[in-house]
Amino acid sequence: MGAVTLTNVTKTYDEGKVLAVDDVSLSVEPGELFGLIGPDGAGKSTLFRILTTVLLADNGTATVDGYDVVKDYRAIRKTVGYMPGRFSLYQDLTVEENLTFFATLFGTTIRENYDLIKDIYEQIEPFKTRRAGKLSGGMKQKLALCCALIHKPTVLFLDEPTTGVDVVSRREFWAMLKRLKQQGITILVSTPYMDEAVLCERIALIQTGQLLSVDTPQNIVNAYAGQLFAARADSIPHALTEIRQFDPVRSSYAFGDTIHVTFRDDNEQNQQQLTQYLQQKGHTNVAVTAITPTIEDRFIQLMTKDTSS
Ligand SMILES: Nc1ncnc2c1ncn2[C@@H]1O[C@H](COP(=O)(O)OP(=O)(O)OP(=O)(O)O)[C@@H](O)[C@H]1O
Repeated sequence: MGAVTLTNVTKTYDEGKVLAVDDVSLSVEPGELFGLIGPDGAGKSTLFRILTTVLLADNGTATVDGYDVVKDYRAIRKTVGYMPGRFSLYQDLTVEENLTFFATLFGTTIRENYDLIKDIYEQIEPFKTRRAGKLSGGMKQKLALCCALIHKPTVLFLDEPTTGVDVVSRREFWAMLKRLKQQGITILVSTPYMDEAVLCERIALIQTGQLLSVDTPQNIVNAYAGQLFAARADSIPHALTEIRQFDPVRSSYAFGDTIHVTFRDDNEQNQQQLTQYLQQKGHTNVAVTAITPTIEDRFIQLMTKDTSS
């Protein structure tokens, strides 16, 4: 059995008016670093709340470490670590007091499981007498992770741990997750950042409560249907409007400082025809190049269902 399983789980809010999780089934293997990837409102937090026994599903079953989220909620609460999306620490307590509080809650001490948090705690230790509310985003995130780990959980749920955190802290955070994984902890992490998806062993792409795809990041990219092109021109907004009116184009969207384009039929003329079309429309510095898709491209493809795959 997986370390975490969901079977046909559905959850609605507001007396059924909001469908937050729609018939989701999933299995996460023991020791896996698994990512739940999706935009705001996709249902990530709802799934995490169900799995950490904070919320009851309307339908379906779920287990963590073999325990049922309804029947065995007490056992699950003892065994999992949960870092909720919104900052969960006591703002008026110091770094050290927060950690001691969470340790006491689980009947343990900082000393007992210090090995597990050592790497992370050492970075915030110089500020141990500072109130949590006065820490930077990256420091808060490290402290919250220490608090979620202090009772040595077997499964760790991290709900958007890097949202609102600077790029350097984000990178450090993922390095920490890799080290925790080496200690055998199963880690489920949710993120809206596509660049973090590639750091997971497997990911689930989630949108409006439904899983669009569950696989390794590489397989998800490999499943991209058709050839993708990046178009460049001096005026991206105008070029995008025009590309959308070009009949052979199936899909087009702004992507950084380029426009990603797919065609209804993949053929050798597409690249040249689009270049000529944009030049005829008066665009300057036009370049159209074939590119390798990213996870975000595959996500957009699945969301817009612009192919039959
Ligand atoms: N307590 C609630 N009452 C009503 N609707 C809710 C509630 N909590 C979440 N929702 C709705 O359920 C859907 C899924 O929300 P959820 O928070 O699970 O998504 P998410 O992927 O975690 O996004 P976010 O990052 O915005 O939290 C959204 O449409 C959201 O507005």
